[in-house]
Amino acid sequence: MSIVTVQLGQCGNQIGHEVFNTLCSDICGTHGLCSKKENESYHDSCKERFFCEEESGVPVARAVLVDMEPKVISQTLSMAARSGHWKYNSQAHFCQKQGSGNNWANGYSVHGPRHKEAIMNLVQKEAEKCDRLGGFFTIMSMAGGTGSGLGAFVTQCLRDAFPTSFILNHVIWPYGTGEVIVQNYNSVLTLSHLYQSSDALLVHENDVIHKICAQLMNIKQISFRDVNQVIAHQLGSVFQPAHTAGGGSGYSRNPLGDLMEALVPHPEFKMLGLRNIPQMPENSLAYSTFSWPGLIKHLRQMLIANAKMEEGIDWQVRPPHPPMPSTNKPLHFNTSIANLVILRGKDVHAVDLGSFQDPSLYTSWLNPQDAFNAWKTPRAFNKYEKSAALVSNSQFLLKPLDSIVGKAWNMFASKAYIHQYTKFGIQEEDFLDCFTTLEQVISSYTNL
Ligand SMILES: Nc1nc2c(ncn2[C@@H]2O[C@H](COP(=O)(O)OP(=O)(O)OP(=O)(O)O)[C@@H](O)[C@H]2O)c(=O)[nH]1
Repeated sequence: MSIVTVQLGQCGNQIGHEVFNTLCSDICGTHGLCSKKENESYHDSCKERFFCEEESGVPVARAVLVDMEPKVISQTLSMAARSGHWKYNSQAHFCQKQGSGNNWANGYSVHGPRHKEAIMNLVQKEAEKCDRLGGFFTIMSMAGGTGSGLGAFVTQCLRDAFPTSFILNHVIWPYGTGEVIVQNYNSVLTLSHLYQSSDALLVHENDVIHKICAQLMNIKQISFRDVNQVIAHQLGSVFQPAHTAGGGSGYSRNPLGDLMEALVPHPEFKMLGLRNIPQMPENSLAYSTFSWPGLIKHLRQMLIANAKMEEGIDWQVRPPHPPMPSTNKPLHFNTSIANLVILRGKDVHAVDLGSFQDPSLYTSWLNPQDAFNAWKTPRAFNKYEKSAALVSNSQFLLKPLDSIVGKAWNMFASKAYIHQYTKFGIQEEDFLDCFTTLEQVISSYTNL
């Protein structure tokens, strides 16, 4: 099945480009370290998911690019074309002359309805090119105006137009400081709206990825390109083909459906986080060796101690024994709804993942057997001989969510900047509804 990616705003377009680049360089690489047959089937499966074939033989990304200003889209299109390995469909983009000025309401209430038909026509065309449509993957930030506001609007339109297709929204969480003053409003509005129409939200926090670039990748002057490459690597480690547990010898044909089935057992809980291990500069890879038990031990501790990277993990955090209700849980313990581990590379079939099946990792109302899934492939990913990714539906985002909602609420209480939103039709009651939605999400995750 194929996935149509919708890239929205500056952030969505820049990350989307990096994702397709990563997928393509992974399948074109000669470092698969597996049998020829396995490699071919991996290659074909990736192509089916993310690219269509043109007469010229250059893969064309199954993507629609949307922004309200032309600069980033034209850069993105030409960078892809210059790569020579893949490109975008030159017809599958929509842009205007002026952005949304970091105003969610402008994106949602003005640009959205005004350009709905043109954008949805592009999406429809892309969907029709898929032999079998597996769903939509949108990429956007939640702090600007276009990605966030127009992105929330487009997600609603996708839900209406494709009621039975899966929708996964990839969302960039803004830096905690130093960005636009209204970012907390935009974030609250985005998250609460996506929560209504999306199947799941996969979140990357800019602060976290920035830290990974500094501490694990040893990058001194960190640019968005560096940050986006780490994000793209993490996304690729989830979306490249893998064998599901009961899926026979072929690669999973329904990547979004399988992901939702593994991770979203209840519509109240749809926040997904992603961690991976190892992560290091390319030139260090040749000098490093990893053992599966070591990687798995670190990944599990990253999960339960809510560490977003392998450095600085708190090893004191332990699961409660016996499993207990949230009120008695040890401090800092990150309780999960569901986890999916994806292993790639050498000897994956012999890896013991029993430590992820421990019932004390999970909320008590789900059967731990159903709460944990593993996908595997002997095909190495992106030059890493062995690598593991963990997608988790857990309490990982509680603190940042609580903080963003709190800050937005304080601004709202003093009515700061509200007029910028009301002038585009977003009223105070709309804000109140959004706060209520997110307070409910916080409360549900808190009580796991
Ligand atoms: N990781 C990452 N974050 C980005 C990138 N570009 C912008 N951001 C973040 O996105 C947020 C701003 O959103 P943008 O995508 O720039 O804005 P937009 O959606 O184009 O909206 P307008 O500029 O209002 O039209 C901030 O939190 C930035 O830190 C990027 O390439 N990568």
